[in-house]
Amino acid sequence: MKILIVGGGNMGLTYARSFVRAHITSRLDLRLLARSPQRVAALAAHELGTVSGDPAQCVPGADIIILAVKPQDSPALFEAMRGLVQPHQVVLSIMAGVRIATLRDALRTPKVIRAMPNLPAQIGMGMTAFTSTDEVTRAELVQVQNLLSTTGKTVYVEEESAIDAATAISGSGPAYVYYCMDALMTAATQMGFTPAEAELLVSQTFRGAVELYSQSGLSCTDWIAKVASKGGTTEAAMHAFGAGQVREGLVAGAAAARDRAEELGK
Ligand SMILES: NC(=O)C1=CN([C@@H]2O[C@H](COP(=O)(O)OP(=O)(O)OC[C@H]3O[C@@H](n4cnc5c(N)ncnc54)[C@H](O)[C@@H]3O)[C@@H](O)[C@H]2O)C=CC1
Ligand SMILES: O=C(O)[C@@H]1CCC=N1
Repeated sequence: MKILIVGGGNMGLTYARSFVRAHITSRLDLRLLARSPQRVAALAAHELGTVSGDPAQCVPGADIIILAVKPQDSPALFEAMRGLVQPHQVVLSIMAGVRIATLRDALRTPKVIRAMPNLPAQIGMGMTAFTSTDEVTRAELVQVQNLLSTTGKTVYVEEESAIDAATAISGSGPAYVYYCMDALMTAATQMGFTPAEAELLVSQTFRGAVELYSQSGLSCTDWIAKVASKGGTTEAAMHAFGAGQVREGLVAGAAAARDRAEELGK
């Protein structure tokens, strides 16, 4: 299977490394398309596959073309790829907000898969939601799912709107976790811990809490009840969170991310 990755940034490089590491493709069958001669040279140094700066050189011949550039760069990319994509090729886009209809029209091709991964894909702990057009065959869908699965878990969704929602939850989600961790590290240093101690206390608490949750059948509410003693410290924190509308703030933040994903698609 010949794979072309367009855009060798955070996500493009993550895929290249992951596919090679999982032996799902060889370096000989992997190509990367970069925008400038400097990026071509920088990407070539990773020795993950053949790097090119010319779409005409690397788009034909690919079985799967992965689009991993910023949504704002997509119009220029579509222009550069105009007329090069053939109907038998599968296009997999991970660009936030960019709609399947836009991809189909701009690239004039029917086989389109839209996916939303997240950054823990870098360590095989990613979460990817994906959907596809009817023209993608079952065998092609399985091939792509196998590729995505090298970076973590995957879920197929029927409705394209679920991709914008997944963008707001799991795509941007790691940033929300880091935001909460950072706030607690600030609290810890304000209470007298060194930054290194604060980092240890907070990161191990997040790791332990998530692992405990994952290994149980209990809900978050159940676990909060197990941590919180009546009239104790956790309850005091929960009251302060309530007064500060922390929960509502997080829900509103996710909604803003979903709205922005929809807006990017317009
Ligand atoms: N970073 C994240 O956590 C996630 C990002 N995404 C999506 O993945 C896409 C890529 O994001 P990142 O990797 O973080 O961005 P990035 O900025 O790290 O990488 C994008 C790369 O694309 C290259 N590029 C731009 N135009 C190009 C062109 N015409 N031809 C070839 N290369 C071109 C840029 O030079 C850059 O190296 C975005 O559309 C984003 O919405 C999706 C899920 C998570
Ligand atoms: O912030 C963004 O737009 C991208 C999509 C999900 C994570 N990063």
